[in-house]
Amino acid sequence: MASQHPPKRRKLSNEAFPKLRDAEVQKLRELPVWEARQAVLEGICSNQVYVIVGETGSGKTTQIPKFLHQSRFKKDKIICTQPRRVAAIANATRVAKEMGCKLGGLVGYAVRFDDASTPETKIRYVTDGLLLREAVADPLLQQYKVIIVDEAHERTLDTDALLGLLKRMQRVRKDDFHIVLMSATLDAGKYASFFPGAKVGLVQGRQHTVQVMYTKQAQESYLDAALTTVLQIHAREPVGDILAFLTGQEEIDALCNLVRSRGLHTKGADGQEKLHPVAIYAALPAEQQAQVFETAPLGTRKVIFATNIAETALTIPGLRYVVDTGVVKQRSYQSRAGVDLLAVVPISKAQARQRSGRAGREAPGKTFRLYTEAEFEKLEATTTPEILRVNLASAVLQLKALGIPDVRAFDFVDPPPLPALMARLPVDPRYAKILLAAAGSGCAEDAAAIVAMASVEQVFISGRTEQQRQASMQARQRFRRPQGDHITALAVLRAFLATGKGKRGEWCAQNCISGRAMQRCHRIFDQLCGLLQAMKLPLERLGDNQDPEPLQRALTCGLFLHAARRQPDGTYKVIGTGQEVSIHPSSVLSGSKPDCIVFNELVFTRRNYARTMCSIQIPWLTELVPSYFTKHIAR
Ligand SMILES: Nc1ncnc2c1ncn2[C@@H]1O[C@H](COP(=O)(O)OP(=O)(O)OP(=O)(O)O)[C@@H](O)[C@H]1O
Repeated sequence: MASQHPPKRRKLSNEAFPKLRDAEVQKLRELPVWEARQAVLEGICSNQVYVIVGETGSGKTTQIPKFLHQSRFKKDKIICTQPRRVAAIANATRVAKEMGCKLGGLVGYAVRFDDASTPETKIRYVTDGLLLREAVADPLLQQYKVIIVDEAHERTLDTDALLGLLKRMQRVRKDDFHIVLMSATLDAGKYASFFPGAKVGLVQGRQHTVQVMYTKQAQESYLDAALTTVLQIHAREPVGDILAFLTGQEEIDALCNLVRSRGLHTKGADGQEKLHPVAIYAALPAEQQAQVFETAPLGTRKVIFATNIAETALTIPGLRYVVDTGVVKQRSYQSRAGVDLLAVVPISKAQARQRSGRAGREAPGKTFRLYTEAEFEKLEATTTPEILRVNLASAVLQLKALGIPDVRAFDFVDPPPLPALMARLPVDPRYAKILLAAAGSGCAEDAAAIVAMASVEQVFISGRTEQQRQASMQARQRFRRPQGDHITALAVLRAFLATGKGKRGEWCAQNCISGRAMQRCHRIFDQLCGLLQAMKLPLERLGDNQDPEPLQRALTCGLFLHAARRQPDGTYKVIGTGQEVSIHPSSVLSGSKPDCIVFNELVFTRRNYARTMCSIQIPWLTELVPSYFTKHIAR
């Protein structure tokens, strides 16, 4: 079973929020969910599983837990999941304010490494990942009378695992308890048929309109179009902040810097002088993410550049305009090529609606979709659940790491193809090959560390200010190993594990490393070591100062389809296919450009980038995989 890492209990302030003014209370009562209050309460109380579909901004997240607390469930604990930590924190803060109590008193939240709840907390907002881990330790979640899975449409691995556990709980728990699923964009029927006896309730209406605009023609560059649209909004539209959806950290930092450094001072409508850019993406620390909620400096208009992290569940006060590029960066597995691709893909209609839903929450708003209406009509209705999209082997590994021992017997809303779950080593075949080759040369434990590190995203946090970026670069430099990213990743995990348990949080902060990513990696590492031992393979590691060549060779055995040679112009060609690739700028090898590399994955952005790589020697290819390379190298 996965080891538990209870979140650090935060020092709570004794200050309660001041009670809302009458006018604010009146505003809350105008939310559509207030009119449906009685029906919602009856629906939840008279059904064990109740699915609520209601427009974005209708008041589901902030009001329904409160209604429950103020009616039959005063003495009971109500838990409400959010897809991301920023949403759990923001919604708990808002509800505590509405109820005039202190955060961590009656209303609290808990996300990994940050617990602002106490035994008195009756309404607790958490990430679905955190509740999942609680469910692993206490499969019946006995302490909660009402369990609300909010934004159930998101369908991450965590949500799907949680839904499966809740269904199991529904069969076993005999007391009076209730499961509620909520979303604005949910295929309600699907969930109602997944949970026996579930009923569906609708919350009609929305408080403020959101005018949706499309472009007349398809746009060549969504980045250029996003910047132009932001500037046009600033120049033409009345007061109100802007939220623009991009696909990743690089784009977001680039546009923030552009707006900041070029001093885009075009005098805006209503006399606002400057745009005040703010970034939000998953790799930013929580305090920096929270800056999106801060009021912009006087006389400026805030423009938030965000990934899909800001797509659901958030109310950002002051926001009136949404710029939707229509794209998202998504991981998907290309089974024919055997590679995981991180690619920019079109969003679904449900995502487009969620994005629009970030405007029109306190007043009417506008959404500028940077695609045509015909393009919108062609989008998929909903996003494919992560479990059907990603490399199944690594998904199984992650589920096992979350403490679900028999993934084959598990009940999923959308079951993944079963035959693919049969392998003894539930990792991508390439990684299985690396592990087996490493076991044969005394370094299986190191290979397990490398595979675990490859299963998590964004270990290094780059930060927003120049100073933070410098600190992050220096930290990377400290761990850098000349053989490449895998061996560097191994050095990071070794250093993390060598740090005492109580000091790991501090160590991560000092080294600009995501504690969350490292904890996840640690659990996967433990799982892999357990599996290797169960297969009676020797769990050995190289000495700290030993040449990592055995590992480089093991990596060659597993990643040989992704072996690439340097060309005279400094780009690389994949030996087997002739495909041209460049070294991703994030790689530790981007400066040194060795003769030959093997790499984990391809990332398609503006070029084909190889990511996560290791330098190797060309003769190893024919030595280790003769059947494949004798032909290709001779060619
Ligand atoms: N932090 C906040 N500041 C100001 N108003 C807020 C805040 N949070 C919520 N509100 C108000 O409460 C409304 C309801 O928000 P809530 O998150 O409960 O809606 P929802 O139905 O869950 O939306 P979604 O489906 O988009 O998550 C918002 O539209 C806004 O008017």
